[in-house]
Amino acid sequence: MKGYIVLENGEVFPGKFMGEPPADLFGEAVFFTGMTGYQEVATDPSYRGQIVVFTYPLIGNYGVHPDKDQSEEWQPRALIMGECAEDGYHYRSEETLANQAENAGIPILTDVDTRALVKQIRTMGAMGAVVTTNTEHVVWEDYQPPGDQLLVQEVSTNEIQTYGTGDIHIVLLDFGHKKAMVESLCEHGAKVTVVPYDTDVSTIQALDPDGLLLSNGPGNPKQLQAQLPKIKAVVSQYPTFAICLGHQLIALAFGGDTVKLKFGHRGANQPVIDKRTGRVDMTAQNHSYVVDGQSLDGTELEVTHVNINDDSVEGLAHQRLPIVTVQYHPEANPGPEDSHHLFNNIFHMIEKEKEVTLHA
Ligand SMILES: NC(=O)CC[C@H](N)C(=O)O
Repeated sequence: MKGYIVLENGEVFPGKFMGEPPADLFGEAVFFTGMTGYQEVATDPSYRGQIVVFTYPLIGNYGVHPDKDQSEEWQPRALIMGECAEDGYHYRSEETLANQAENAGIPILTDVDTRALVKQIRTMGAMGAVVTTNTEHVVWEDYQPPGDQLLVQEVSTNEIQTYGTGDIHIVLLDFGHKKAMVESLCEHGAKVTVVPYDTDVSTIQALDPDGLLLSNGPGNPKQLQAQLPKIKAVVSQYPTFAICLGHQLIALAFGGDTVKLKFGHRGANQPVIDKRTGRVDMTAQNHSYVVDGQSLDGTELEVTHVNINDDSVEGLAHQRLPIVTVQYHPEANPGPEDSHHLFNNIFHMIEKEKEVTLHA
């Protein structure tokens, strides 16, 4: 059935719905530039509420893999692509991207001129959009900009969950984590306890963690203003590693600021330099907001990593406390695994802390 994606600025891009056409669906239109990784994108909670446009023209062609889902749900409002392979290569199941989308109730709009659409978003900036069968009757009042919604509530775990059996205990504050984060920690010999994003300090203390991980998550970090004092208090007590939304929250908690990028970074080839070593990693990214480097003047946070394309802040370290953060995704899934080594940081920090306590 014929369908459209209509941008907030009035631009209309026709396409075809796979399966049943949905009722009008609103979201922020963003684009993902990776050549692979559609399944991980579809299940990454950071994409909650967004309409994701794939720049790679053929999506779904290598099928879906049961182990690759990053959460239990499909997260974006809709997926927009040039061509969707209806019968992708089958791994261990008969599932394809198209029938998973149908089961999840998430529409796929295909046959779209994604190049023209992405050029529009790049030029005008990320903006509201609707997928619809009827361009005449769009009621824009139904669109709630992403900055107005507390999306983290929808994706954070409701109950405390434990994974792995390792000797080092990491508590993961769940703002909408990707499963690959838990898997990466467990591979490094951790036991991981995932807790709701608003868990209070005494509950975290009672779990007796060796270290903390603050996860990725959807939306504007400033929506979590109310959590900042608690975040500051708890990360000041344990070695902490923070990724993406977690990184932004650490910056806000310690007196820095965040700003919105024009169209964000979403893809698998963002080059990031570690200023201390000169090492460059190709990184997986998915974010709209960044830490404003200038806002860190006078704080105890130092910029450790920078994006080579646009000089934006990609990593921070606290000058006094064992806290390190990155804006990008060392857990990959999708994307390159160059920066997987960053997971070692948290274990090194924990070891160092233990030595200090032992010799105190
Ligand atoms: N992947 C993430 O954690 C994204 C962080 C935040 N929602 C942003 O868009 O900037």
